[in-house]
Amino acid sequence: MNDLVFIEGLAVKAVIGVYDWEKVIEQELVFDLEMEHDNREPAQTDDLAKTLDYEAISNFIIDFCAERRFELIETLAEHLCDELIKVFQMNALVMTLRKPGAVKAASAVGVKIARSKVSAY
Ligand SMILES: Nc1nc2c(c(=O)[nH]1)N=C([C@H](O)[C@@H](O)CO)CN2
Repeated sequence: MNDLVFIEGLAVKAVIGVYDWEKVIEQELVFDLEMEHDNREPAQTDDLAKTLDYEAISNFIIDFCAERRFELIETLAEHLCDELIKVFQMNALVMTLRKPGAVKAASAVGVKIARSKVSAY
């Protein structure tokens, strides 16, 4: 089993959705990420620079969602994974993206994707 760095329940505001009324409001999205990383080197050196910095990655996601506009959460997830792999030199990650307010009868709906360096476009 490979080591991970994870982020759970990152709640972010975004303008997202296919309908006209969704293009003029902010809605909540919630991210879970599991990012493959060999944690032995940061553990041996006690050096933040050798980690996948979960604080920097969380801030990147918050800024990305504030700046970019998409209709589908699938599109947002795909573009965001692509950027994260490039910017933070990740080998692989699994992203769960929930849109909690989208379906009243459901506590959340969303998508889950797994991407790696080779599958990023
Ligand atoms: N698989 C998806 N289905 C739906 C999406 C989506 O992004 N992916 N989006 C919508 C609407 O924007 C909806 O969230 C409005 O409540 C519908 N289905």
